[in-house]
Amino acid sequence: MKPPRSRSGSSKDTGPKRIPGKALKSASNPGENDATLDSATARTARNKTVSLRTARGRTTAQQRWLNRQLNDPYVAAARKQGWRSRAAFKLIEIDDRFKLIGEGTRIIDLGAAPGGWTQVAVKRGAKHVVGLDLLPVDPVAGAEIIEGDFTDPEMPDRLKDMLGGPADLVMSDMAPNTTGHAATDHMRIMGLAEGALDFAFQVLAEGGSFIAKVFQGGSEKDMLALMKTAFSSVKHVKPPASRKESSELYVIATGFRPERLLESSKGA
Ligand SMILES: C[S@@+](CC[C@H](N)C(=O)[O-])C[C@H]1O[C@@H](n2cnc3c(N)ncnc32)[C@H](O)[C@@H]1O
Repeated sequence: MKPPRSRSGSSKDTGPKRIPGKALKSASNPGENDATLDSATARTARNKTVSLRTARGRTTAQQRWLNRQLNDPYVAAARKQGWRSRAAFKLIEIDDRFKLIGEGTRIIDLGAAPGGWTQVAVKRGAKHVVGLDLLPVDPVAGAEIIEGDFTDPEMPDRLKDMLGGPADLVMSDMAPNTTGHAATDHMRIMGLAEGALDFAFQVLAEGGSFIAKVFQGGSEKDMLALMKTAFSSVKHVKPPASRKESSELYVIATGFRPERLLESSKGA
């Protein structure tokens, strides 16, 4: 695998020099959520691997996860460049291609913990960034962080107030706790993506964009049809930083057209 690169020649994307405070664990299971690796985990992973081997004398799922993390160039690069998660590279790769973040962009980051995407948004010059997660997130300079559930009915207005107006970009890297049962996990992640889309409809400015994590097979038929109505362009991408063996994809919808959404809801 090629080592990850930040945006060519830009000093903006080198990430902070150090990770302030202690990074936080995500709610998902080890092995399913690459954001669970923080620098502290990485520092102790080698020791844990050894002790697991010693304790059990056989390979465990946790040991495989630790080995994978230790051998992952994105994990090493994230640690070196000061990104809180290897997931930061997914947003960097998406934004290199779609150019959604720029000077003055107002962004809502749903499922922000431990803060990698929020860091990238700030580094790329976004004007206002609000990160939301069920879990606490250490402060990110230049962003506002709030702990809560995006399904809370007050959340869309609350986040719009924090941004000082509608958002130009809603991004969701939200992931549920995984069960290991593929169909259930697929349903849960698609539920989050659909919820994020509904949230985006409530907070996006005309012409705004939406990024969400979905599962292989792309977006569900109904969700895709709705996005095609409400946005001028809808694409699915698998950024190189997304693990090959993972069935995750990202849907990128640009050019929000609220009037089309209104028309279609009248016709329904
Ligand atoms: C893969 S992690 C996000 C990683 C993040 N993009 C980064 O780069 O650091 C997914 C996050 O979604 C959050 N999440 C799941 N359901 C949520 C909900 N209902 N409201 C807010 N956050 C949620 C989880 O707590 C978890 O921290």
